[in-house]
Formats: sequence, structure tokens, C-alpha cells
Amino acid sequence: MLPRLALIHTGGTIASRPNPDGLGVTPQEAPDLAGLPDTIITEYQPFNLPSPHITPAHMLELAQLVAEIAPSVDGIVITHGTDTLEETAFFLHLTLPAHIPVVLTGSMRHAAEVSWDGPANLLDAAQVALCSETRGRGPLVVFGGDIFDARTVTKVHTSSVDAFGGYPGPIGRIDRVGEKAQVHYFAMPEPRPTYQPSHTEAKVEVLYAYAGWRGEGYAQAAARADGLVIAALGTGNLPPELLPLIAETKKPVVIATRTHAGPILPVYGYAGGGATLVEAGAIPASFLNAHKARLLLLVLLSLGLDVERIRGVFGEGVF
Ligand SMILES: NC(=O)C[C@H](N)C(=O)O
Repeated sequence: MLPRLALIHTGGTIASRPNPDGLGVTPQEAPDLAGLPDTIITEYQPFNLPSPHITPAHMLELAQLVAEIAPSVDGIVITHGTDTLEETAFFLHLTLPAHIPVVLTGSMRHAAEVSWDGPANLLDAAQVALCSETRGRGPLVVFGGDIFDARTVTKVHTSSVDAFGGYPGPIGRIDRVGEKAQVHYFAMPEPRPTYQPSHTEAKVEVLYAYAGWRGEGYAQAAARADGLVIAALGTGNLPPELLPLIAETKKPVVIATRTHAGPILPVYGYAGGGATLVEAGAIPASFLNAHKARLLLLVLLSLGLDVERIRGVFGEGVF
């Protein structure tokens, strides 16, 4: 029996061309998959958006579509804009069973450019999705031949075709010798819980720390949102003015880092140091970046978990 692949197109540069109405480049036409004969391909296009227009509601719609079609295919590829690709990948990682082989990819150049990287990324993603070793790893991101897990992958360059990286790096690689694809994995997947929210309506805002921040915008965000994430400094430290603000917040306040790799650690005991923030009730985000910590918090709040249970999930660090 021929392998069955589902291709879900959502827009992004991989679907973009110069705008016929004038300004810039916009998503228009989903890319063709070339170079994969003897495969039954079914295509879906739930929406056609630049990825800055993607919301958690779109991510939930995608998770539901993937779950629906997974039993009738051997692999699923999602084409997506690169700007928020890691957020959709992580949302799917949190909400889909790990046995479904889902691979996200995109491109950094559009189809009218000489350096158009869409076709190679799409073929790589399809071959990774159909590879039997991919099953059990949860949603992955394939870009430039590197295979990343959804938890650690992040966009590391605004314009290079090698736009994705993250700490500690790829979990695998796809290369091609002639027509034949070779897929190698370097690590085994770890067991982890997944979550089934029926909506994504919780409001979580991200605040970005900087030298001299006195908490401007904090009170308004804390009043509006159901929970906050702060992209804090280093191992999760803040200026002293933030300490009393966090101490009086009853809603969950998750501390991530604006530094590009590494964990949140309760090391420092000066006012606003990580140890004082944790003592004041803040929740360390472990190794998650601020925008992924936001999605985990949003999922947990949408499921109705209280602050202590949320603290427990982040504290266990298994996601
Ligand atoms: N390379 C890309 O896909 C970037 C584009 N702005 C998007 O995310 O939709």
C-alpha cells in the first residue's frame, strides 16, 4: 500500500508572492510538493494567513484537524509562516498525542526569489513525517535539513534560510543521497503529559524586562489578564520595583528569561533576584522561552487550573 500524507497549508512566506495589489509580499497560493512519487497526498487549507495573524484559536483549530485526519494517514505536514511557527508547534506538542507524526515547516524566501527554499523544506518535512522513526516524537519542525523538537526550537534569524535553532539544538537531520532520503535521530523522546483544552480563551500577557524598568505597564496587564509571563533578566531576575508588584498579584506570574538559552534558577537574594521572586509567589518557567511559557499558561488556565496546580506543572518541568 502506498504511503498516505496529509498536507495542511496555513499560509506564511512559503505560500507568498509579491502582492498583485501593490504593497510587499503576501500569502497567496499554497506550495506544490515536488519529488515525492508513489505517495497518496491529501491537501487541506483551513486558512491562508501570514503567521503574525495566527492566534491560539487557529492553533486549536489545527490541533483538532490533525487529530481528525491522523487515523487515516501515515504522516502530516503543516506549512506555516516562520514568525510564529514555534508557537503553533509548541501548542500542538502540548495538545496532541505524541504518536501522531506531525512536521511543521515553512520558508524564508518566497516563490518568486532565486533563493526560494520552500520546495526543499517541504520535501524534507514530508519525508520526515513519513519516516517510521518519527512516530512517538510528537510535533517536530524541519528546516534546512535539521529536525527540531517543538519544545526547544526557536527562530534565531530574521532573514537567513537557516532561521531555526534553539538550545540544545536539533534532535535529528535529514539528508539526501541522490533520490534517497536519510533520516537520523540523535535522541529518544521523553514521556510527557498532553492537555485537551476545549477553548483558548484565557488571557495571558507577556511583559519584557529591561534595565531601569520600574514596572510600567505591570498593573494594567495584571488587571486585564488572567496570568502574566515576564521575559526577565538572566536566570530570572528583575529590578527591585517589580518585587512588591509580583508579591501582591494573586494571578499566576510566570518568570521566563529574555536570554536566549538556559533555565530560570532561584539564585539571587537581592530585591528582585530570582530567589526573592519565587518567595513572593512567582512561577519559574524552567527552560521555556516567554512565548512558549505563555502558551502553556494559557492552556492550563483555559483548562481551569488554579495557581498551585499551575505551579506544580511548571515545577515538574515535564513538557
Ligand atoms: N518567513 C516567513 O514565513 C515570515 C512571514 N512573515 C510569516 O511568518 O508569515
